[in-house]
Amino acid sequence: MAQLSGTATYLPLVVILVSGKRKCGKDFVSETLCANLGKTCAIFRLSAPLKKSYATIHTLDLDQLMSATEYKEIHRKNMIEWGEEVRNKDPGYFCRLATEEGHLYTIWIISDVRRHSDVSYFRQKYNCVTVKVAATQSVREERGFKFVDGVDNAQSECGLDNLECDITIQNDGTVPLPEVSGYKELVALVLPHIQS
Ligand SMILES: Nc1ncnc2c1ncn2[C@@H]1O[C@H](COP(=O)(O)OP(=O)(O)OP(=O)(O)O)[C@@H](O)[C@H]1O
Repeated sequence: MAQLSGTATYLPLVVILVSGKRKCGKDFVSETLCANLGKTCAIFRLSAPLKKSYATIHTLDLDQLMSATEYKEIHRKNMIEWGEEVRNKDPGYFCRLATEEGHLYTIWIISDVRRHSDVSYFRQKYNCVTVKVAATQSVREERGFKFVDGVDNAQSECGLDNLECDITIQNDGTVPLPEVSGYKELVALVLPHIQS
């Protein structure tokens, strides 16, 4: 049974770890899933504490850094390198910060998992379901993806290429997500955790 104390170790019923290439639709899938699960569910982004700390240190505009704008793209590469240094010293650093409010929710969706160390961190502590969101290159390009050397071929974008996930969602096109391949299977995998 999950404990609701902020001081004791809190156990959510399930943690859904979402990964995938840029503009495959990780946020879109996470938001739909969160809205449909019907329990206290929250989306946490590992990039949020990273961006917050990076913006503070470099006196940047956090709102713009959090949005899908050109501003974020300009700073992405340096921010990734800075995040690398922090993670190398403490692999769970951003995972812990991102889920600080986790005790308020029974289901966590981590919508931007990029590292094996992130997956290991959550798997060691919680019941996890891993989800890979995929889309063809042309669909991703229609959604604004442009290849950036040093970003799209870096560890931060390719680190989980070989991760065997429990479910793959093929998120091409604009059909409603409940009809997208893999989505119903994902919900079926999550439900036993949250109905117990
Ligand atoms: N199935 C879908 N139907 C309609 N629009 C979609 C679908 N999937 C994604 N999109 C749209 O494509 C764009 C990119 O999706 P999203 O932001 O979820 O990708 P992401 O993988 O989280 O991107 P990033 O890697 O940059 O964080 C958004 O505008 C989103 O609304």
